[in-house]
Amino acid sequence: MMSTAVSGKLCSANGKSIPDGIADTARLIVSGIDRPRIVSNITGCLSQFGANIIESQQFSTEAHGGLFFLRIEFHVSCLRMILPELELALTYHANAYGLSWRLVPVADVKRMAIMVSREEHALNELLMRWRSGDFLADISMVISNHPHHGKAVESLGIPYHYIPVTPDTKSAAEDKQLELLSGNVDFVVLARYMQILSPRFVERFPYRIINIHHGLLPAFAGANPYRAAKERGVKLIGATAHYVTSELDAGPIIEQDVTRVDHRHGVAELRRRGSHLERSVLATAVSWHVQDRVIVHGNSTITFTN
Ligand SMILES: Nc1nc2c(c(=O)[nH]1)N[C@@H](CN(C=O)c1ccc(C(=O)N[C@@H](CCC(=O)O)C(=O)O)cc1)CN2
Repeated sequence: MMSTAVSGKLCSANGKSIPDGIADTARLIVSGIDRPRIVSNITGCLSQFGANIIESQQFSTEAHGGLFFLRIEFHVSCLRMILPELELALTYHANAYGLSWRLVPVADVKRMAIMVSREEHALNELLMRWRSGDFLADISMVISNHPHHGKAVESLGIPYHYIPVTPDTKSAAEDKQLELLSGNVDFVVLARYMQILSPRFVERFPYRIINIHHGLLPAFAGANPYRAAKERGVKLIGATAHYVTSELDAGPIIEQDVTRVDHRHGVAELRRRGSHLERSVLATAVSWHVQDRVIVHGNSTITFTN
């Protein structure tokens, strides 16, 4: 979503001011079969436009002939003016190497929707990080199957949509959710949203729905991982942020973290300790997604972290 200038300052749709210098910064994400001189060709192309490379990370799956992934963040004066020519030049170089690529102006601020159920800790973390400017993204809306987050969310100027969900009304509820989301957001974050999304819903946002699972996947998938962990007598609990697919809790993992527990801790204490992990793991995953640092590769991810 392109930013707009308000009294000379670049702002996002939510009215968040865009830091100076961002207007001429872009990210280039490239993938394909690894071949010699790919990097020099791509960076040579950028240098012809006077680009200054701020950050560059690459990964090859093999020493030779495997798959290649590259993320370059760069600054170039008058980016918007030279963009069409730059895209033409990149198309030429990419085609010569059979590469896939996408160019993302950083000022094209991504629009996120947050979906939440009863638990508020993950939602609050995202709202706090957004307010503090940690996320250069817009929160276009919050959708919940519970009414009680509305006042806090709307006090921040963010629309709140309460859409109850029961087993009998699930499909109709998803119709309403998709009507609100389609064309209005770039990605969706499930901040402890406790309803399984239908394949129809997931297909609308391929690898653009991020869920925080309150367990260390692949262990303890499903709705009650802390109870299952307690019954198993684990010594570590964790949280997992992953892209959502139609198969429950089986999508590409973006980030995980763990903490130690022992026999003294009941399910309530596991939940309390786990909630701190959920907040930080989800925020990290959202931040990396917003910065185009996550590339899905099969059923895993390549994360070019900062
Ligand atoms: N298609 C997907 N939808 C969702 C995923 C996913 O990976 N794929 N993750 C869940 C989040 N989650 C665990 O992290 C989870 C949430 C809810 C359930 C569940 O069994 N829900 C029941 C209803 C429970 C209730 O009403 O309280 C259900 O939907 O029938 C399991 C796992 C979010 N969605």
